[in-house]
Amino acid sequence: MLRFDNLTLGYDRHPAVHHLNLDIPAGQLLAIVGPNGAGKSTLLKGIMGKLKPLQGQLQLNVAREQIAYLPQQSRIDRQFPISVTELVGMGLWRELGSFGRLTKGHRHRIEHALEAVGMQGFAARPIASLSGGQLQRTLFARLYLQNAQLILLDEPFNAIDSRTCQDLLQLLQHWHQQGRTILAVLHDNEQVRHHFPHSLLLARQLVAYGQTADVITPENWQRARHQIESFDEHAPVCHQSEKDIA
Ligand SMILES: Nc1ncnc2c1ncn2[C@@H]1O[C@H](COP(=O)(O)OP(=O)(O)OP(=O)(O)O)[C@@H](O)[C@H]1O
Repeated sequence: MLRFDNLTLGYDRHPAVHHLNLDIPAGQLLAIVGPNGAGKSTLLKGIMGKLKPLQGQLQLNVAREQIAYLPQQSRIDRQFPISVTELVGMGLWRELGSFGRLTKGHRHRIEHALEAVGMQGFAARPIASLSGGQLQRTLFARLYLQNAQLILLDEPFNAIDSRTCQDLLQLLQHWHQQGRTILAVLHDNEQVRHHFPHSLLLARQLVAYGQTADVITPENWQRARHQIESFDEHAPVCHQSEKDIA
């Protein structure tokens, strides 16, 4: 589904993550973990195509329209004057285009998606009036309608209560069983151990990838912290591959 070939991503010619070599097969439910500033969000932005590689290659075995992305909630403008229906309806953009009008059939599907995330009855509410958990459920309803094969989630369970978290985790399980590929940036190791079969531990470079039990270990976390501390924030892109370093 995804291949990173000596991939370096960054900002203003300074790498944020570098020398990633990895194949991620289709159908994985994969947690991306690592210390603050490890490059986790940067990697999702690279996969989304929002950032072009500074070096190396990122190969996607899925059409761009088949990728759904949920940014960190702090990146979403809650004051934007739209209703829950309009926000969830954005999940239908592939069918509607930019200026398409919602038909009765579309509204029915939006209602159904809202029901699936426990938000029935909220369709007419402005998004500014939602709690953090309600907004996150609404954003999951939008993902539901997007019906994407590759789903990228950046800290989807931050600052939401355990009930909401359990409900949304169940939805992820359901999507996983349908064969979709899901990559989620997470900070809660216990949650990762319980719900995510595979993990990728990142600290500007790859620390470990594989079965969660093998990846989330005290030794690997120690390596990750050490790698972050020794990373030079201002270094330019180095034209060296991981093979050269080894
Ligand atoms: N838009 C940007 N412009 C310049 N530098 C950026 C930008 N976004 C992120 N960075 C830098 O890239 C590095 C990796 O940041 P990133 O947000 O990818 O880390 P993260 O692992 O997601 O962190 P956290 O767990 O704190 O959310 C950091 O040093 C950060 O300051």
